Amino acid sequence: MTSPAAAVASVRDVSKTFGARKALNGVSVEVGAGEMVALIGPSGSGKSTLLRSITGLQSIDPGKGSIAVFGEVVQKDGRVTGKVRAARQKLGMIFQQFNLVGRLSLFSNVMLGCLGRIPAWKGTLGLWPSADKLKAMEALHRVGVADYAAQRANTLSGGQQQRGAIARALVQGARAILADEPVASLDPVSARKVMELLVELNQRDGLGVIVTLHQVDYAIRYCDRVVALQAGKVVYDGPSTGLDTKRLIEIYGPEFEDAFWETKA
Ligand SMILES: Nc1ncnc2c1ncn2[C@@H]1O[C@H](COP(=O)(O)OP(=O)(O)OP(=O)(O)O)[C@@H](O)[C@H]1O
Repeated sequence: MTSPAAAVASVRDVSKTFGARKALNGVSVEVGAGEMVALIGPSGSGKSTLLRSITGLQSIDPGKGSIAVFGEVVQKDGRVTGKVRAARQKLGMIFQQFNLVGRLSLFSNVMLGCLGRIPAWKGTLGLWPSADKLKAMEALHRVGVADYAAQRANTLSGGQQQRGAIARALVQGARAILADEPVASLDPVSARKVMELLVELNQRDGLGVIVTLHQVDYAIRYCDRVVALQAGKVVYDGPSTGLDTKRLIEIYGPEFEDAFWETKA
């Protein structure tokens, strides 16, 4: 049994090397249950690698590093442990490219969130329990896209697809959402709606949220805490209010100001 108050993720001294490149270099971060944390940093700084390591989609380097999810060790000594499957059930993953099955309806995509709970053959035949179907429609209402339930996913806008992906995480029963660039492919209005939805799930439902963002202004506006990576190391971990221009230039380099104002345009 895991304690309900256990941290979403406890990352301890984790490194990850690809060839000669250290994507993560001694990273330690703890994200508490119910926290909403933005992961920022320049391109290639290790943000996606950190998220993928937390979900066990990628093994970390052997050594003293370890990762626990809701109190269960999912990575240790360079190996993904047997606890990872149960841990993944508690983590809803959201990706930049939405990861919905394009030829299926939005409703069917959301139902896929139940697959961990019923036998795969039942899912393949669409034999979903009525309670789960109800849950899926509730989730679609909750994220504001119930009117599109019957529409094929690949005919929906990016914002509608991303909200569908969040509904799928809700149906899965996720206790935290790990979102990798969830708004990078969206227009500004859809991006704001998705960020507001993540904030609502965090504040109203108490879901933990770890979100990687290229847009620093979104990180500051929507997240109380920011963790910044640079070349695989944590260079800032604190309140988003502490991110002044000087510190952001330290994180992103001198070209930061131009890039920042571009995203606000
Ligand atoms: N599977 C892989 N094989 C080889 N190198 C990899 C692999 N995955 C990541 N890397 C390298 O690890 C480093 C960190 O990559 P990562 O994708 O984590 O960065 P990021 O901060 O998420 O970047 P971006 O903001 O551009 O998405 C980069 O130098 C990248 O090229």
